[in-house]
Amino acid sequence: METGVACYARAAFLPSGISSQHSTALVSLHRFLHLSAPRYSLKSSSLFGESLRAVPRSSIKISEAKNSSLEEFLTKATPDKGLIRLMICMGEALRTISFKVRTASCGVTACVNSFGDEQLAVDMLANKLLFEALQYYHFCKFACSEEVPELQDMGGPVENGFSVAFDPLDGSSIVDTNFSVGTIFGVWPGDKLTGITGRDQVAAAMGPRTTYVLALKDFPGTHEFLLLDEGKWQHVKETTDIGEGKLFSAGNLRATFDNPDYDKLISYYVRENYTLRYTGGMVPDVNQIIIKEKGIFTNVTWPSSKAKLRLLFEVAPLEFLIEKAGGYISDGTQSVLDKVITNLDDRTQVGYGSKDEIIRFEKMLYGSSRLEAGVPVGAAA
Ligand SMILES: O=C(COP(=O)(O)O)[C@@H](O)[C@H](O)[C@H](O)[C@H](O)COP(=O)(O)O
Repeated sequence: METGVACYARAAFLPSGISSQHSTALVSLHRFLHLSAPRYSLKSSSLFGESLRAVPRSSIKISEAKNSSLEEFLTKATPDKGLIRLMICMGEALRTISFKVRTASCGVTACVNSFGDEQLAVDMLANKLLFEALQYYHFCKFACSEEVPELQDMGGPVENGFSVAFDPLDGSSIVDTNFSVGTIFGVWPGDKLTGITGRDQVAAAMGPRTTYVLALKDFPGTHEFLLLDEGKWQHVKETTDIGEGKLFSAGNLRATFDNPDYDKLISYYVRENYTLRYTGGMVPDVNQIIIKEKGIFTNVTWPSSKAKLRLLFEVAPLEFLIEKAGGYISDGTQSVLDKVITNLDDRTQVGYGSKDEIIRFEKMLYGSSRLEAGVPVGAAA
């Protein structure tokens, strides 16, 4: 009888009709995941206040990453075998979710795909696949999902293990319109998903449709992997700097009705001829900042239009990716990475973008910016 990934792949990952190359790739993955016992040691010490734009501590130069496979990249980027296994395992789940999203049929109330004997809405299917992947992985202590915001014991160890928070399919309400959607996840060492900050993450990623965008604490840059036809993830881009450019993506615009400062900020973008690029899905809207290497995403709140974005499941992993890409994040007064996540369901307002854009965001909303270096702030065309 098949066990482990090979079995999981055939039972859950591989839809009928998918090529045997996928199957072969998964068998290789099975071998890879069982190469050697983990020899890693992670302390869950807080990195409060330190920048995530870390100096490389690995053997790979950033320029060597291009065109490498996910496995090659991770093996060179970190000595942490447990983390490598986790990122590969999640990559497998993302690949399956990508397929399920592409083949979902959308009715009036939900986008549905078949899974075994069940018919599941595609966001619940993604949720199930991710929990199964983490259970299979064996080194996940707790997992928690935006869909079911309660800690689930995955059976892994506390010492040398990880805990993972994820939004299985951010933007599930725009699947039917064929906009880009994607999984978001953050990885913390040990067994805590509260009493921690975004800065304590050891890795984070998002998976918009056909790409897997990830960053590791001890390796510079945010890295984009493309899903090839044969089912492999191939490195295609690294981002280490987010520069200035007139591109904005404005969420929760309804708050401009009674938040005059947010209204002024949006008017500034319009008056200054910024290009609006907004889908209403935070994954593509933040991903474009990493890929275009410029711009700003805002989701500002007000008592009458309260915070919707969840710190643990979506904001913290995306801010990790943005800071590793050379960008900045703010809740208006501080880096959201420094906010202690007290409850699984904590929510926040947020701005992600280049340094000058975040200075402007903070100044226009609260009158001053902690990042200001005393020079005029102006976005280049
Ligand atoms: O939470 C999100 C999507 O939720 P769901 O569609 O239920 O999976 C985020 O992607 C945000 O909804 C989105 O980025 C945006 O900030 C929401 O603002 P708005 O467009 O003003 O509703």
